[in-house]
Amino acid sequence: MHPLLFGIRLVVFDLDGTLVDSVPDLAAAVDATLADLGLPPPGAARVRDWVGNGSLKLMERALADARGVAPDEALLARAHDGFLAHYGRAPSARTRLYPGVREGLAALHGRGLPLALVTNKPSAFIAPILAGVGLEAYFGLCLGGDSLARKKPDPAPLRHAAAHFEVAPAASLMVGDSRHDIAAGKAAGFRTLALPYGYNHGEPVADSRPDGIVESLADLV
Ligand SMILES: O=C(O)COP(=O)(O)O
Ligand SMILES: [Mg+2]
Repeated sequence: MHPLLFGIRLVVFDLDGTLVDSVPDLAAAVDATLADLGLPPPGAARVRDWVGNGSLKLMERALADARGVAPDEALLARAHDGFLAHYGRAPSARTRLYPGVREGLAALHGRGLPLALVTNKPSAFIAPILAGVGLEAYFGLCLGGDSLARKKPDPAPLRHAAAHFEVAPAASLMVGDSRHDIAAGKAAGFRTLALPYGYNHGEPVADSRPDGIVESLADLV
């Protein structure tokens, strides 16, 4: 067992970039939305660096990049609606688990540890994606970016998860791929663990100084 797990009674996971590589489907929806608006599609390599602060921020970044200026509210709302419609049609068609995820989750779950999911993506997409990759059995609580008034890097969703399971923050671990996960974890008083393979705006997640880094969730157990 990884030393960071000693004394831990709740593990909270990020979704995009941590459990699943969702960029192929996110990028397809962003590209289709921009094409609808007569704008050039950015493609997966660019979209990858814009993921992490939820779907509205994703579309704001995509529009600003395509047009060279920040979008006004009406255009952003239109683009966001378009993205939600495109993404909702096939949220997990090309989304894949990272290596070691199933083994890691199954081992933690098998030990009776409560597991939660806290993502910044809209909550409506969580269940279809978990079902699409066969992870629907593991999480006792799932929160999306629109589940509470605040999202990561705010500690609110992590505090909510700890309270839900009646576990002290100091006995809880946040596992994620981005600076928003590590910042939320630290602010909530959780221990923090980072995966280096996900999306972090093109920067190493080690810069956020998590308590630990593992190459794969299989290394946790
Ligand atoms: O939708 C996003 O921006 C990222 O979601 P995540 O919090 O699961 O990484
Ligand atoms: Mg993430």
